[in-house]
Amino acid sequence: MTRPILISPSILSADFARLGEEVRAIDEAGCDWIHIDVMDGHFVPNITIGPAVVKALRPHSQKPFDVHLMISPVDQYLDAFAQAGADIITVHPEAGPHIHRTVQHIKSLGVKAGVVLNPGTPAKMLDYLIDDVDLILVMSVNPGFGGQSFIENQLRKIEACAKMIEKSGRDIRLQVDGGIDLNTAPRAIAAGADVLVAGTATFRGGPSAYADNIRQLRGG
Ligand SMILES: O=C(CO)[C@@H](O)[C@H](O)COP(=O)(O)O
Ligand SMILES: [Co+2]
Repeated sequence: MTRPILISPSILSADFARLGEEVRAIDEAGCDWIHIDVMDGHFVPNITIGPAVVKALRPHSQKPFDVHLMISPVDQYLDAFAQAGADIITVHPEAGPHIHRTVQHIKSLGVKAGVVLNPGTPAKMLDYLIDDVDLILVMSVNPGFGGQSFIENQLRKIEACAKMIEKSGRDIRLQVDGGIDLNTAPRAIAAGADVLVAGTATFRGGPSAYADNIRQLRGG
């Protein structure tokens, strides 16, 4: 199935002192979703933002908030992020004891559920989750920081996930996150990704460059 390529800029690379304005700027520049990286200094070695900030950003855009949770334990925070305005909540299997239950919990909140595969986590992890997820996220860097280099062998995992999605016959988005730029984006798309997360490559050059950056990442 050929789908339009969606761009989900990671606001981790935005100017945190002007986060509302930055969200409005990428919205006006033509992004599709807004990727919000939530880090706790425990599951990953960095601390970013919580539900209060997601809630404060919500009035700045009507585009889907794609909330990538890198926190452990994760289950106790799902309701707060849904109430704050998340449209998609994506979780790491390593962030809680029962990933299947976590996915069901997210869906019960009326939010789309995503599962993230770290670079060392095999696609096979999805075998018994694929019937329930709305999104699969392949991490092409180890989670925790923006500006890292794309890990090449994750292209093979994107291909494997694309095959699993096709076989499932379900409407599942395949997202890639980490080191996406004008060199890696077309290769991730060729491997089967249809949602590109891009922090550094969206925000470089400041607000006047966002529209061009997004258009080029999309391949046009
Ligand atoms: O989840 C993460 C990092 O953990 C990402 O969303 C990064 O924020 C992407 O940044 P770039 O690699 O595009 O700079
Ligand atoms: Co992310």
